[in-house]
Amino acid sequence: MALVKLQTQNFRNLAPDPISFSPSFNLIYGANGSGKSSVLEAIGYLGLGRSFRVTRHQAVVSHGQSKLTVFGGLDKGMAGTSDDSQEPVVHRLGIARDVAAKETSLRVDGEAVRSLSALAMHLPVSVIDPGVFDIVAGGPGKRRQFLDWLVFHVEPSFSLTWQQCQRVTSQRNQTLRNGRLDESLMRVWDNQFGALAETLSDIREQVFRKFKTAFNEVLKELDAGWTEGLKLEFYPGWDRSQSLVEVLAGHREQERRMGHTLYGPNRADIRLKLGGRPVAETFSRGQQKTLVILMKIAQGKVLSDLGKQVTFLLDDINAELDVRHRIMLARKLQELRCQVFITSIEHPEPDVLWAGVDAPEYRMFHVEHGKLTEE
Ligand SMILES: Nc1ncnc2c1ncn2[C@@H]1O[C@H](COP(=O)(O)OP(=O)(O)OP(=O)(O)O)[C@@H](O)[C@H]1O
Repeated sequence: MALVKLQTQNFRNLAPDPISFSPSFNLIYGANGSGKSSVLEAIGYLGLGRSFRVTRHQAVVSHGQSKLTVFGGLDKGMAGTSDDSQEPVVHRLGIARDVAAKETSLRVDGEAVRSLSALAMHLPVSVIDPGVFDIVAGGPGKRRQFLDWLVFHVEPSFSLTWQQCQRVTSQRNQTLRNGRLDESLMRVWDNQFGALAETLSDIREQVFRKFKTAFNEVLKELDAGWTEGLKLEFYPGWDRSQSLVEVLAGHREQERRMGHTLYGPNRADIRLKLGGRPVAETFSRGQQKTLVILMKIAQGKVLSDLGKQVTFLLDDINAELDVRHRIMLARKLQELRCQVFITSIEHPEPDVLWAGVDAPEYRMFHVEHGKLTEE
């Protein structure tokens, strides 16, 4: 599905006018501080339930206001196959956040829903912004988030198991921190945690295999020497030749000393290695960035193969990627029929992105003081 309508109220500096987007490419440009990132942030808000730029909702609501709303209309996609002006909206998503009352209300097709996943499953939003490169350069948490986003969109039931697992982990941590360890209570938590962890890791592992296949295909097409010998491995968070319950029982004293759970899905990672060493130590900054882009493309490919359309938000990537890589990215996303939003300060150059090939259907917008005008 693709986001073809957006309307916000009290969202940063954005004007409240409704905007129609292409289910294919949308090129958004404007001066510094005009509101380009805010447009993408509002789209991200619908698909992720939060800002991809800041953690505090308060920062997103317009100055002097206490409540924001974002509405989105989705058409059934796939990008490039439809003329969106003819395409009816098939789903309506809404999110309202009252920052004073700390309340969020969610709506799908006019009906109130409780869980963010009800919104997210309709709009798989993938962000490529300057912070995304931490997927390779940063800690395991970023890679876990990267994998879990895909796992959720392949297998939406994952979010319930994930939440239950989080809850048991935090209860287990509390027990670990209690002065004298209650061994019988720990065993109860271990059994619950162990069962959830095995289920969670099975799903992660299955989806990781799909991802790895897609990634290797993307890599093969790129045919770049520097990726020779690159290895991607899923680490579930413990050595699965043993059950998690056994591993936990064998590390009781160590966990008690640290005061938190050291083994399990909360420690999962995608390990990226070349010649046995983490790529963050061997690849250049540019190569690490390309690797992240390829991983994002592979994510899009997994979902596209399942008939799902990803909405990619490319925020301010001109500063990070040279023109060759921007062209590669745009063309791959076009091939995968993703919906794409690209922001830039300069006037976009579709002739450069699609030189010598058929350009996708696109719309171009200029942003000034939070207002989008189509060109
Ligand atoms: N909560 C808010 N309420 C109102 N305006 C805000 C709020 N937060 C930020 N702004 C303003 O909104 C404007 C748009 O910011 P945004 O980051 O979207 O700009 P941009 O076009 O992406 O800029 P740049 O090219 O510099 O990254 C800025 O002028 C900013 O100061």
